[in-house]
Amino acid sequence: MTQEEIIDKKRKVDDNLDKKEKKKLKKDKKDKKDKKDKKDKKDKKEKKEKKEKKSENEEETVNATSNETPVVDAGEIEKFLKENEVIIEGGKTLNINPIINFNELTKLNKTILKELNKYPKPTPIQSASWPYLLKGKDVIGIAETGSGKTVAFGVPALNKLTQENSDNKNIKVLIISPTRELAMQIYDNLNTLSANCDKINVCCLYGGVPKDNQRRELKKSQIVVATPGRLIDLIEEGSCNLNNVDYLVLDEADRMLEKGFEEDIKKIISETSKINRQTLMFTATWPKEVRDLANSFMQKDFIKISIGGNRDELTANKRIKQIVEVVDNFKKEKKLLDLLRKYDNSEDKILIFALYKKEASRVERNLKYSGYKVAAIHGDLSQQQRTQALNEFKSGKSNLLLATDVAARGLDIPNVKVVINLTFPLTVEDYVHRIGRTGRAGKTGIAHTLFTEQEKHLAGALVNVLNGANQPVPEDLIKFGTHTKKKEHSAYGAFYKDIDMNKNQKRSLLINS
Ligand SMILES: Nc1ncnc2c1ncn2[C@@H]1O[C@H](COP(=O)(O)OP(=O)(O)OP(=O)(O)O)[C@@H](O)[C@H]1O
Repeated sequence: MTQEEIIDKKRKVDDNLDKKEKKKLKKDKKDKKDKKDKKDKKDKKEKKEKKEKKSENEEETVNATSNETPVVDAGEIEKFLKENEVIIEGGKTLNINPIINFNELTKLNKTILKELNKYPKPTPIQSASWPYLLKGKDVIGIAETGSGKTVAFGVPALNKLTQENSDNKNIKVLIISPTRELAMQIYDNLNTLSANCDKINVCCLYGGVPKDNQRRELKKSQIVVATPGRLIDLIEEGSCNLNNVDYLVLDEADRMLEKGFEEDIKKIISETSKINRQTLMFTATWPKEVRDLANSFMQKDFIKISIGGNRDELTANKRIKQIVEVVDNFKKEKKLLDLLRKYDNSEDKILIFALYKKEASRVERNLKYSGYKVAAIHGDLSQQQRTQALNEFKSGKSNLLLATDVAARGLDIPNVKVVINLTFPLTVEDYVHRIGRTGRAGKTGIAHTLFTEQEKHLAGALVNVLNGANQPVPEDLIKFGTHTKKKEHSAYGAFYKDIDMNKNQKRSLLINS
């Protein structure tokens, strides 16, 4: 064999060896892949089984929280859902029953339950939202004015704190309100509900009063009820830390998400816990302009609960008799005196709404001049004057209250029999909230509205609200046309109206809150 032949043979042997090696390597690789696929498949299966088991457990937890003893039968639940036109959307909504009677709340803290028992039974929004809230779900709750939404979001918050059972002095629960007076009212409600719960402290932060006391209260409170302006002030100076807040409520949520508040709310929410935060939004009106922004703050599987049918449509409380009169603008104040002669019997309370604070001051003066004992609440008054006016109206010391839209939302004043809209608000949502100061907690009431040509762009939306509540629609109103002008997502509503046009808007928002 020549040298060349030897080299050639060696190369062939090497090539063969290479091929074998490659083949072996290929086989090894394939085996490895098969093994990995098999393992992945097994892991996936186990994960799936685990997940299914977890969700089964979760369902059990819900039932344990809400209906450990199933005292309500399926027929009664069906009847409840139908009668109250309950719509539940989103998330895993199956197998969760509403809590129709308080005695189904077997796991609820006993002292809170005792407080609740002063009511005959939960209101529909309480019945429908509690099972989800007690389970830690994010909820958007939309129900008519005066239907007990404060207790709906308040009870699960308090219960959560009693379960945590710690001496924790961190702020865990934050409730944001658009007005000072509403913040104070929510604070009072939570204090009543938690009166006998040891170690739960609530504090209320709002503008127009000194900060010292609020700073002190903050140090020992787990629950904070606040208006945005003062809250941001206290955060920025380092007196308020929201990092541990894992239960966040926007009351009057659509108002809080409007342009005037949007940036403040984004800032406040960014300060709260990012892990496992439960976010709640409650209101009586849910315009589509705020829905995307609202959704961006919620967990993916949040639940939306509407009571009284589809509340994406603007809906007024049907127990309120709505009377709308189309009048000449310059005749309104004389007409108001006629209405007071008609409705004022010195027993029932009457709430009169003006649009601008200057208008409110003027009308207040004129009414006093005409001999009426009237209290007034608007943004030109000091906080002390506002609080005093509201207290006088609540106690019955004065049975007339003249207000701008600072009093339009949330205020729960007993026995307001009549709401008079001297000047129509800037939005029909505000109209629904204003008239909702009467007819609360199952009662009836009257809303008498003076409508002028200046508001004709809102005629269509108002006609829809009247029709939706089976109320008479005056011919004069239809004459303005039923075209509804699209509402813009911009600065409007209570605060906008109440501002001094000489100041910039942001500053005015802070002053008012
Ligand atoms: N289960 C209940 N049964 C009867 N009354 C209740 C019940 N829960 C709360 N209330 C009462 O209903 C009234 C209205 O409650 P609340 O102010 O919370 O209404 P709301 O739905 O928040 O109204 P708004 O939309 O105007 O803010 C209050 O006086 C409250 O004490």
